[in-house]
Amino acid sequence: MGEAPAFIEDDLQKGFSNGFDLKSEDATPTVFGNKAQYLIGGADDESIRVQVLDHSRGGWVNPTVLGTKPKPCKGHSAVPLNEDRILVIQKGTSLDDGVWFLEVDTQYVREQRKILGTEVVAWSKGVKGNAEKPVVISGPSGVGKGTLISMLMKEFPSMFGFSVSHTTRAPRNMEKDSIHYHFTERSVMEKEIKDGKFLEFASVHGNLYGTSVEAVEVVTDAGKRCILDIDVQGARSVRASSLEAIFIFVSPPSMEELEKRLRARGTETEEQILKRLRNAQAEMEQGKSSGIFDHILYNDNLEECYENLKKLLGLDGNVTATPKSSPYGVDLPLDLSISKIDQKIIIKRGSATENLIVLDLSTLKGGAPGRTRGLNVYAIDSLTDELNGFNQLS
Ligand SMILES: Nc1nc2c(ncn2[C@@H]2O[C@H](COP(=O)(O)OP(=O)(O)O)[C@@H](O)[C@H]2O)c(=O)[nH]1
Ligand SMILES: Nc1ncnc2c1ncn2[C@@H]1O[C@H](COP(=O)(O)OP(=O)(O)O)[C@@H](O)[C@H]1O
Repeated sequence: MGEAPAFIEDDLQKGFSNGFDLKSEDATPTVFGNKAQYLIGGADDESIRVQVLDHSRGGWVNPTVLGTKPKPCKGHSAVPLNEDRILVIQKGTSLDDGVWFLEVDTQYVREQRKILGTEVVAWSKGVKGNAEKPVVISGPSGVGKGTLISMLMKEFPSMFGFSVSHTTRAPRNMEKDSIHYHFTERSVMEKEIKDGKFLEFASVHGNLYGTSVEAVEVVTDAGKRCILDIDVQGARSVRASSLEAIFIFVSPPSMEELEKRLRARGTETEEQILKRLRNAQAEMEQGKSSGIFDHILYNDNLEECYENLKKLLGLDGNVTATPKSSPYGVDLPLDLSISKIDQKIIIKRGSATENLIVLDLSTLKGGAPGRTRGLNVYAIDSLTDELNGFNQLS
């Protein structure tokens, strides 16, 4: 598509036909952009479909749609945001399930466009509450990443959730499928990577490893802070994605100590140990100089290192588990209309001026794939003076 779209909303009327299988009896398709670029609407199978105007060919095309799609609904309203995503609010759906973002030109979408070689859009569900940023932990094999993560999960079980990666390497004795890794065939994983199911992936020590979009979604949906144990290449990919995270590199006190730990763990063959030690050298250089990492943790004394990790994550005081955001328990009206003032979206029932719902988007974090966190939702009795002058959108 090249240029970033400029959005102007233009709701189409019932009975609209665009030559594809979008229909508008149950959902109003919406065209965006002064060049009418994005069309979101109901399809024959009742699911929400997206089409993009291809200027070079002068027609609508079906893009690759990544992320979990919203469930079918009885119509929606859409608001363009920052020229890179479209807020989609589902009519007649519960507030917990009805706020979505269609990313059309975010960094993640641009990256995926390059990888997949097709037009790409990505759905991301709006999630209330302020779950903290995911934590990415990298470091050479044997440095103690797994040990530190286990300590954190044991002390704060309701706060953290582990992103279970996929890997083509064989399970170790104590490792369980779907808990430590999703152990998988290379051909299956390669197909899923092509289908855009992975947030990042890398070849590490001769095997393929990757974080699926779903692995992160599952943790976020449970209201927990996601921990990713991934290599430096993976950390670089996540840094380039729209998943805002804290990046921590764990360093050993020396290469000799690293070798001692790796051998003492006793999980690898001699050949694998040597390969991991060779790779450790490059990982250490990249970890310390690449600018990817926000923090470097030295794991000399384990207890001290763990205390430092907790400090970085703001867990060194009297910590109580972050409460899950309370469900709002409200259905979005079928006849909703939307207004926008600055970063706030005001949802009204028809032309009502009382009992309004406000979506504050100023605290949004992250984005596709999967979930956009930090949605602040609250009710107001009526529009106050400060809300005068907003733009009516739909
Ligand atoms: N890029 C990427 N790296 C991963 C992923 N999962 C694990 N890794 C990394 O792969 C490397 C090898 O992991 P593993 O086989 O469990 O061995 P260990 O590091 O010695 O415990 C480590 O650097 C992990 O951080 C993933 O999903 N993506
Ligand atoms: N600070 C430390 N001092 C000594 N041994 C450690 C320390 N941290 C971890 N270990 C041990 O080193 C080995 C490798 O740790 P592990 O957590 O499996 O590393 P990684 O996940 O980074 O590959 C394990 O046997 C672990 O018990």
